[in-house]
Amino acid sequence: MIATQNLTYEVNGKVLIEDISTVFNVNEINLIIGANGAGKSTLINLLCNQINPTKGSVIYEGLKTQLPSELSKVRAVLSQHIDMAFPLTVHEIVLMGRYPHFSHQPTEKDHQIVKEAMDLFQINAFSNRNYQTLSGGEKQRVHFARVMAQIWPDGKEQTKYLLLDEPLTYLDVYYQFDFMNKIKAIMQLQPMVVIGVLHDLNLASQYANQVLLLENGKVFQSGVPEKVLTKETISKVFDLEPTFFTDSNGKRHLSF
Ligand SMILES: Nc1ncnc2c1ncn2[C@@H]1O[C@H](COP(=O)(O)OP(=O)(O)OP(=O)(O)O)[C@@H](O)[C@H]1O
Repeated sequence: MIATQNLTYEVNGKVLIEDISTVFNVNEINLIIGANGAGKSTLINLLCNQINPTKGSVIYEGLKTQLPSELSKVRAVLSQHIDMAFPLTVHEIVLMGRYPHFSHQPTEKDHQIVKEAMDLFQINAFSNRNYQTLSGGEKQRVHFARVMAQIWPDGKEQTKYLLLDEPLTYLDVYYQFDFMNKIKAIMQLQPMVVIGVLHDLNLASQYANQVLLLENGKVFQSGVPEKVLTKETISKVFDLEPTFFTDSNGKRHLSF
């Protein structure tokens, strides 16, 4: 699991994250929601050590070492904006996910994992295309394949960590569900902590084991979707009045 203790981050006298103590469990999908500017990306950056807390700590439980070289074999981070300045092929970008695992040349196993990750996210047809020529959604699927190649299930007990900042932004509705379903399927093969930032409250309601609702850098509410995504919390944080209905499969939906 990943735990935070009194996590606080200030910049130029402004508190962006304030006193967050929480736990992100293994084999659970943890989704962070909140209005624009609430601090979601800042929290992800703290969780993956891209920035250091002003106070408090982030603890990866069950890791023998937090050396960056070791951490990168078990933890993958998908940031919100990824620019590629060079005309790399799709295959070259997915292979980047394997860089922490080999020293000079990729092994047969690395090539095999890259192929499987590309198959999984249906990007084999683009393998030799210049990444810069892909559409937004296609690029995003390339990055899914890259991060999953990095932490590909290996049958070992070591927990893997997947941190995603707004992974669904460029995807059409088919690929949004496809991605969430694939994450769930991969979690059956490997102990994994998944933490993601999402804006779609229906997807959060459907897929999250835990929702962390942020407001002004603080946890406004956390827990299972039914506890967090209520009329009261949503109208307070998003200033919108949702209505709820349950479909014939028992899934709870929100509309505005
Ligand atoms: N270096 C900085 N200096 C000052 N303010 C900053 C800095 N970095 C972030 N902020 C502010 O902190 C707040 C939180 O930013 P963050 O990117 O974490 O929000 P977010 O919840 O991810 O928002 P969004 O939904 O719009 O992506 C924002 O108001 C942002 O402008």
